[in-house]
Amino acid sequence: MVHKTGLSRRMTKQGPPPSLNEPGVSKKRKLAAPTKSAIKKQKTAGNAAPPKAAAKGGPKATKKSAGRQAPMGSFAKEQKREVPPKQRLVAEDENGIDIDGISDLSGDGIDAPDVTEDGLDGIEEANLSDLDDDELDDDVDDADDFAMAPSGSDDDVVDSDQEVQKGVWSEDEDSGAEEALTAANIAGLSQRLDDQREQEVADAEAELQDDALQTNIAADLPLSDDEDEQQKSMLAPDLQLLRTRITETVRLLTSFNELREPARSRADYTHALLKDICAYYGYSPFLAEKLFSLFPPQEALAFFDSNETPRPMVIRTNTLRTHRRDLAHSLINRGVTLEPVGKWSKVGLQVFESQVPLGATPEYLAGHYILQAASSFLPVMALAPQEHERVLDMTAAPGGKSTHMAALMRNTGCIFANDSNKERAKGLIGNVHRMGVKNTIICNYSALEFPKVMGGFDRVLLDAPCSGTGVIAKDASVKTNKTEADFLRLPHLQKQLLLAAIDSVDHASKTGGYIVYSTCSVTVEENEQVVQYVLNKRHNVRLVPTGLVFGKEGFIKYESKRFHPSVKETRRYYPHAYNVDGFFVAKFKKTGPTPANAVRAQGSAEDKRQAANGGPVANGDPYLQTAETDGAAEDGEGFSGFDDEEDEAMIQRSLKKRMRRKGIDPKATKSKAVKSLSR
Ligand SMILES: C[S@@+](CC[C@H](N)C(=O)[O-])C[C@H]1O[C@@H](n2cnc3c(N)ncnc32)[C@H](O)[C@@H]1O
Repeated sequence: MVHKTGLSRRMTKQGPPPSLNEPGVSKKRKLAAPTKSAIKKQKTAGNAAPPKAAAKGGPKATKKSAGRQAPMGSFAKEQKREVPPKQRLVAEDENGIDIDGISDLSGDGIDAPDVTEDGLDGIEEANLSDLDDDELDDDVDDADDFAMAPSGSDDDVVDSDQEVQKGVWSEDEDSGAEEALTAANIAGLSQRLDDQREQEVADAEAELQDDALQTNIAADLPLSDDEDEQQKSMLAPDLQLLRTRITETVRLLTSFNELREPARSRADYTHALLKDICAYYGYSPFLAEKLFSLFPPQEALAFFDSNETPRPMVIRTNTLRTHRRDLAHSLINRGVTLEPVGKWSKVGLQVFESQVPLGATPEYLAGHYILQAASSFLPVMALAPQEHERVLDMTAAPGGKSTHMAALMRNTGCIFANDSNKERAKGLIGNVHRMGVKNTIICNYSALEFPKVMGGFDRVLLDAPCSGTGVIAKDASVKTNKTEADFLRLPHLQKQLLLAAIDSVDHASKTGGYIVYSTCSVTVEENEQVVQYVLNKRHNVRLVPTGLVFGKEGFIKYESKRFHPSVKETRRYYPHAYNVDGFFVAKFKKTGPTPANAVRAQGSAEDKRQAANGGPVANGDPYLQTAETDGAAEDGEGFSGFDDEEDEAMIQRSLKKRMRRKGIDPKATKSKAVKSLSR
């Protein structure tokens, strides 16, 4: 069985995925071999024609390629690079097969030339399933024997047809009639063979043209440019060709000066490369460009590749209920293969293989662990909540991080686990109960309402809603469903939430005064730009080291944007660098009180309306800016600080407006009402 030795990365770490109809495939291979017309057609089509199943997206082709086994040994790794991602997704849709399983076999998505649709023509699947491998071996052997037998050696090969003929055409019969009939037979047979040959030639020609079209290789077709473009865009691309071209272009961009064609600029090559990346991996042009721009070309390719394979499965030990070693023993006894996730965590276990569903073991039901991606440990580790503290988890559902905090705090102090989504909050309640968490109050506010709901926390975690560009391996829909509007709406919400988080912390906390901001996205808009925004808006916070032992430094420079040098203290996590979900973690220390009017601006009705609409942003409000304004602040020459004077003037103007609306004379500054408003 090929897949035992052809281990992909996931297979190596997590055990092999379920076999995908392997017997069926091996049967097809064996039957396909002696089908000479298939081989002939392959030869006729030559090298230019891609393997049909790879080129065609149809269900038949997909099914076959999904079932084909991984290449052997170290070659498997090479082949894994040749993964045609789109095909895998199709396989998942059409066969209802888990993408994890598919992707492990994806190295085989590119067809071996000996198994094509042609090779299987006329072979009924139903018949195949009636046979086992041995029977098929026999069939093939027989067929080979027959083909190899010297003509006329009837002594060795006797078949029922010959016996019948002997009976009908005995030597005693009229030899004239026999000759006539034989001649007629020969003529008929010869005609049939001619027809067959003609048909084969015509088929081969048609196939050649068809394949040339599907590979986007120019074929002599009388199509206008428009028709040609239209037709090409409707056809599945040749993934192997694309992959080769992508690799070549990346190599060229890496040694641009030596390898470039003089007439082509870097932008030309990058443009062509992005087109190929979209076709190969299935990203929208918008997102492909956004993600590509985060890395040097070679690393971008590694990032895109890593999004095609799932991350290892990880569980977090609930130390409120058990110890990691005890949990490991219990699970090993149930047939789970696992090991500690790495030196950086004392509670994580990486699962390689399991005989039992990990979401339904007695240990799971007893709350001894939670299934949690490794990178989700990081924000809580950075927050480092202490026993007896008062902590807020602003966006807590389904509770992976809240329950982790409770464990670190040994069920002491108090956690407010908040989520604005009622349905998701139910999952949070479930996890809190299952895991024996007793120090947590669950609430259901928009986090924008903090600190009005409650303030003065020792620490606040904001694990913000985000675009999910760090978890594309889990949710491939992100590749196409994120638009420019999302990258305005989400950062806007994230900025407002982070201001609310900062304002909810007690800067004078004896043990804390910290805020952690995290996202499972890798875009700069949702990370460094959000951080820079709040640094501009709140002078009473500064970035501090996260305390995490691995991770890449946050950007202080990205395209034309420049961020404060302390943004280096933030940490970025990438799937291709650490085999964890893409993540971002920033830790702030609050050093002084937030101005009272700033808090008011945060929780205003207008603020909430804006956030609910996802739109940008109230004019005239000193704490809300359009994305363009943010950009302007950050785009300038270097870090542009907080303009106190300008803000003060705006604050005063908006205060006066509010007073007038309430029927108060703004000049009567001593009145009680005025004081209460400006507080
Ligand atoms: C990334 S998830 C949080 C995951 C959670 N921290 C965990 O570890 O299990 C983001 C959460 O933010 C919630 N959310 C979105 N907008 C919110 C808002 N304005 N206020 C509070 N929660 C919000 C969503 O319902 C979602 O559950």
